[in-house]
Amino acid sequence: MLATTHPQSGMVATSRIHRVVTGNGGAAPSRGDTVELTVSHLTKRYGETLALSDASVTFKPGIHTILGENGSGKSTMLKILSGVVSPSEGTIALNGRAISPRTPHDMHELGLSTVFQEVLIAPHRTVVENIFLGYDGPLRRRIEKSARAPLAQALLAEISRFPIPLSAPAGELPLASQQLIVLARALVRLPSILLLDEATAALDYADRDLVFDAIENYAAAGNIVIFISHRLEEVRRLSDRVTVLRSGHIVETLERDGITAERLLKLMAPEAAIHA
Ligand SMILES: Nc1ncnc2c1ncn2[C@@H]1O[C@H](COP(=O)(O)OP(=O)(O)OP(=O)(O)O)[C@@H](O)[C@H]1O
Repeated sequence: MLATTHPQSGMVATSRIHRVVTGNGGAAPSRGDTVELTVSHLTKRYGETLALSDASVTFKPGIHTILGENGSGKSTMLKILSGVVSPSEGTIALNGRAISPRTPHDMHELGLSTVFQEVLIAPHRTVVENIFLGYDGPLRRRIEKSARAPLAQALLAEISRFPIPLSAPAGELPLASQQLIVLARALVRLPSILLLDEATAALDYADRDLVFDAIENYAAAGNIVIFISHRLEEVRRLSDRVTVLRSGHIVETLERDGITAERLLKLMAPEAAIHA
């Protein structure tokens, strides 16, 4: 869903997640009216392997999916944008200004949060501690300990059909709950760019539906969601744009109107599409 703007004020609408976080003592990010992330000629080599080659694409508010077969370079693109790996060549610009992320912390400060494919939980820490892991920083208003549990609860209620026990060690909970905790950790920062790498893989259909609803609402409020998924039905439901990668190269970027399963399959794997 593309961003909506309040007609009277010209301000970008706020999402339900923004209202939950700021209404429970969380810090509202300072940001402009719009956000744009552009990567130009991004290339990543691992020795002989060309994981990503000369990739150029602009991300605007809405849900932008990166689709491709295993090994096509999706995670590499996301890791570069998250500051986890450095590109071998190419540039990244945020709102027209060149940035050179060296660490995930750099990217957090610029308003990007990532949910990685691996569910990264501190197993012995509580659910609340996990949601606020790495939250406090020099530029971010600290949130009182007593305000954390109500905020965590309200946030989880937006994306989980069932209550998650806030004081339980996160490592003792089912994988689906852990995935929702990791998602809440990204959302509590109110990123203007949210990167999701197969971030709903451990959820069942009903849980996924609730998360998708929250993500659609978040993107419609003027934020960028960069979404990686293998599931074509999810991609067709959620995407405002789809960039298809094949063997590290961008094959094409489709706008919502042009997205069909047949077209996606043909772009991802032309040979398989012929056999199908
Ligand atoms: N750290 C690394 N060292 C060496 N090669 C790597 C490394 N990370 C990725 N690659 C290689 O780069 C290519 C792209 O990998 P990447 O993980 O980006 O693909 P992907 O599309 O995300 O795949 P998947 O859907 O399996 O996660 C693959 O050939 C992969 O083996």
